[in-house]
Amino acid sequence: MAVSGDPKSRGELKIFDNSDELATDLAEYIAQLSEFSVKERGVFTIALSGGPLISLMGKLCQAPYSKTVDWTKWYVFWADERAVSKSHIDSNYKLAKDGFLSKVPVLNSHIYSINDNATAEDAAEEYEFTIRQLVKVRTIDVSAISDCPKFDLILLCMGADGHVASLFPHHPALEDKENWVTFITDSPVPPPERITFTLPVINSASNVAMVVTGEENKATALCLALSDCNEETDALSSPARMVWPANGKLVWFLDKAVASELDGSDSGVGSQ
Ligand SMILES: O=C1O[C@H](COP(=O)(O)O)[C@@H](O)[C@H](O)[C@H]1O
Repeated sequence: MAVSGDPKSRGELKIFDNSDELATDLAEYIAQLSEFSVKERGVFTIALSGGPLISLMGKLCQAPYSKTVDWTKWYVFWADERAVSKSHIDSNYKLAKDGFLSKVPVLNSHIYSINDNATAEDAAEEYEFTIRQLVKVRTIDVSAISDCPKFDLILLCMGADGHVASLFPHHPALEDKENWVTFITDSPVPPPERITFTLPVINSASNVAMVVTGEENKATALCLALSDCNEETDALSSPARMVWPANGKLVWFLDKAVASELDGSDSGVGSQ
């Protein structure tokens, strides 16, 4: 059973009994957005993350989606990457390639991985340049309220410290309003060097899905992410709370374990 609702206007909350139910709904959600975007614009632009996301997308590789999704219209990006080689165990590209992209017929020329042969700074600059070219020709849509790219879907996970993509609590990258893609060299979670979308890009997407499951202790960070700011909780303490698409839709895919500390999480806010 899943419950969904909008208790604090922080997007739609979907809470599932287990990760299998979550994965089933997530696959259907992505497939529907893909169908809608392909109908509307002829393409589907999707940005992936690391963490448990890729294994939770696994049902897309199976029937019916393996046949019904128009994979040739997909353009795949990364919301963040670690500055390691593509064959390294920490590579978000490797995670996605091994667990998802090698199992579906997305065109290789539509897979926009981040350069692993450059410094983090150069790779970030190069990735932003690539995205700018794709915005120019409108493969990636553009936001009507900023000049930012408007991805059809950005998929994010949340770390136990509330980080999303490679935007960490209190890190100056959280306040970057100039760049679309930036780099950090001091990640509190290894590896230290990373490339990441900035918040203006994340918050310009048509759809953002936050996929958070409780295999690590993320319940407290989730409460903070869904809470209002007050004197005890300064804005930069929870990057996940700063995810708020200005003109798009935010959906939280949660399991019961991670939602266990939310008010009313088991009182059923609008049962599905
Ligand atoms: O380091 C990263 O962490 C986040 C969250 O992942 P988790 O393993 O702590 O759940 C992930 O979304 C991001 O892409 C990744 O680079």
